[in-house]
Parts: sequence; structure tokens; C-alpha cells
Amino acid sequence: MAAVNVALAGRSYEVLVGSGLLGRVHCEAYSFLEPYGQRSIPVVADANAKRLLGEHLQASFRSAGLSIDWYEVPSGEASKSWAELEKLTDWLLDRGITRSDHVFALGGGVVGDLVGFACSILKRGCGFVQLPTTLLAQVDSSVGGKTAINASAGKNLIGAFHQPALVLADTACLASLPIREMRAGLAEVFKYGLLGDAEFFARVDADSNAILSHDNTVLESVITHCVGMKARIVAEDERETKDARALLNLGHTFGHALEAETGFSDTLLHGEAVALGMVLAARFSARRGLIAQSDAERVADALARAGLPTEIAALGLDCDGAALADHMRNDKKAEATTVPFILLRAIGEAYVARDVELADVGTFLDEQLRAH
Ligand SMILES: NC(=O)c1ccc[n+]([C@@H]2O[C@H](COP(=O)([O-])OP(=O)(O)OC[C@H]3O[C@@H](n4cnc5c(N)ncnc54)[C@H](O)[C@@H]3O)[C@@H](O)[C@H]2O)c1
Ligand SMILES: O=C(O)C(=O)C[C@@H](O)[C@H](O)[C@H](O)COP(=O)(O)O
Ligand SMILES: [Zn+2]
Repeated sequence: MAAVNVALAGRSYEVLVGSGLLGRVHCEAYSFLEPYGQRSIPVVADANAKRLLGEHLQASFRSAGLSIDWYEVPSGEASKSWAELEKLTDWLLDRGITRSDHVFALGGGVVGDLVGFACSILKRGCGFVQLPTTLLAQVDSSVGGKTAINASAGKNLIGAFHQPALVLADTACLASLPIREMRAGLAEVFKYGLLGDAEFFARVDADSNAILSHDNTVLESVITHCVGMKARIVAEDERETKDARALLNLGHTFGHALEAETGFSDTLLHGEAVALGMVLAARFSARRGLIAQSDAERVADALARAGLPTEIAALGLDCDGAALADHMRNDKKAEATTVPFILLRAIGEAYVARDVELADVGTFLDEQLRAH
């Protein structure tokens, strides 16, 4: 097992990564369970995660004489909504949640983002513990305190920074994760290499089959590396007020526009949109002479080898580049007159560009929509 500390003074917490952690939640999270006394523990679970892992988690709690009060969230991006937030906060209030309580979130990024946001506003803030069960959630969404639901105007537009008290990433949970979801998580893994660690990018490319086939030694080491990178960035720039944290948005300005255009649906998973977004960011960087075209294609080839989508032309979108660029005006990084883009100076060196015209982005996207 590995432990990474997210150093945020009074809001610091541990991220534990290892196989079998879900069976030890009653030990590892004891300090957040003990205050419940005889009350049952609120666990908000993604429907699939509950079906596949609920009994295992329950056994851990039972061995410590604790019981679970389950709340099930329908699987899928559509659950990051006002409607689900309202139902969940009503449920937590009905069962008498107090400010000093900790809610447990079992599932992927959807449940983590929803529960984290609910906990940020319940009684002006209560605690929560992340039990991430997807690769994407273990390497990215469970760490760093970005919580949100989607709005009709765009992705994650209603949210708050609210750090979890503890993250327990049990790599054994990934055994039941469908291959498409493993690949989606792998996209965010590649992101860490691309934004700041060329050696790691090459390693992930070489190890992608081992990751996708659940080699636990490789998984544990890769997840710990990503969490370590994210912990350092978040400690430096918790609220994305400097450029450091914005780098974690590599591929997301393009990716979120694609998610919006496909209706935040199963047509395009978040990780798949990020994969496409990273290829677009790399090709757009090449178009501006920042990197060689061959480097941009190296990025696309690595993602394609891992089975991720890399060509927006293949999506069959019924829109043009200008319509996609239009979604980007609502990007949370947007400033009064510019939308900052995360571009590449090299594989392993991302930066925040503030001199990008959305009209250029639209023209570039028109070319990409027609390509191949
Ligand atoms: N807060 C952040 O910093 C951050 C970072 C990255 C992504 N995100 C958000 O995370 C979300 C994507 O998260 P995700 O990829 O985990 O998707 P997800 O939560 O939808 O989970 C993916 C699928 O896997 C299923 N599932 C979960 N655990 C399983 C398991 N162990 N076995 C089998 N199936 C399982 C779920 O039911 C779902 O169908 C997006 O909304 C994205 O915006 C947030
Ligand atoms: O933690 C961050 O910071 C990230 O940007 C991580 C991203 O992978 C994640 O998808 C995040 O939710 C996107 O942030 P947003 O601010 O653009 O919604
Ligand atoms: Zn993301």
C-alpha cells in the first residue's frame, strides 16, 4: 500500500492506494466512523458500485459493529444534476446529518463530484470520505476537492472547492470495471505525463496493456504516481488561481465542448473526451509551431494504441467548429476577453496560452471534423 499526503494546512488529508482497502475501511477511516456511535453510516453509492462492491464494504463495517444506511445514485453523467443533488441533500438532511459527520462516497467521478458538492453546501459544509472505484476516480477525481454538477450551459459549472477528509483507493475494485471505463481512466493517466513528465508518458504508453489487464503492481505504482503529481499541484494552487492547477485541465477545454455537444451522455465518456481533447491540444500546438507535427501524432498514436478515440471526425457530430468553439466561452478558465488554452511546448511540458482566438480554434476544428 502507498500513502500520499495532500498538504493543505488545516485541510490536509491522506490518499491511500492499495489492493484490499475496501475491506479495511472500518480501520483506515475509523476516526470518521467512531463519532457515529450507534447511528448507521451514510454511504452514497453509484448503482453499479453498490451492486458489485456493496456487500464487501458492508462486511468491513459489520466487523466493527457498524451498519450502513445506503443511498443509491443512478449510474452515469446525468446524475451530476440539480435533480439528483436535491434528492441527495434531502435524504442526508432527513437522516439528521450534522456538520461534524462524514458522508462516504462509493463509486466513480460522478458520485464523488455529486457527493462532494452536496457536502460542501449541507449546513454550509460537512465532511466526506472518497472511496473511488474507477481508474479515473482513483487517479484524478477523488483527489483535489473540485466538486460539481453540470448545468445546461456546460460541464461542472455549478460547484465548489471542498476537500475530502480521506481517500481510500482500493485497486482491487477495478477488477470489475469494463474495459471502456479502464481506457477512459487511462486517458487521465496519460494526461499527467503529457502535462509535466515525458518519462511517465513513455512509461504509460509502454505499460498500457498491463494497466488495462489489471496488473496490480503496475496499477498501484501508476495510480500512486498520478496522485503524487496531483497532490503537489493542488498543494501549490488549490483553487486554480495560479497557472499550476490549470495544467490539469489539459485536453478539457476541447473535451468539455465535445461532452456538451454529445449531451453529457454515454456517447462520449469524460475520459474519452479528454483523450480527443489532448490530441486536439497537441495538434493545435503543432499548428502554432510550438511542437513538431510528429510529436502531436506521437500523442495520438499512444492514445490510439491504448484503444482511445483520437479523431473527432469519427464522432459523426452534427455541428461545425464554430459551434464547438462557442461552448468554450463558458469554460471556467475564461477571462473577460480570452479563453485560456492549455497547450504544449513539448510532450511533458504544458503551459497556459492566453493568446488564442476562438475564431482560430473554430477554423482548426472545422479541419479536424473533416480530416481522415
Ligand atoms: N473532480 C475532479 O477533479 C474530476 C476529475 C476528473 C473527472 N471528474 C469527473 O468524473 C466523472 C467521470 O468519472 P468516472 O469516469 O469515474 O465515471 P462514472 O462515475 O460515471 O463511472 C463510470 C462507470 O463505471 C461504473 N462503475 C464504477 N465503479 C465500478 C466498478 N468498480 N466496477 C464496475 N463498474 C463500476 C459506474 O456505474 C459507471 O457506469 C465526470 O463527471 C468528470 O467530469 C472530476
Ligand atoms: O483537478 C483539476 O483541477 C482538474 O482539472 C481535473 C480534471 O480532470 C477534471 O475533469 C476537472 O473536473 C475539470 O475541471 P473544470 O474546472 O474544468 O471543471
Ligand atoms: Zn478530467
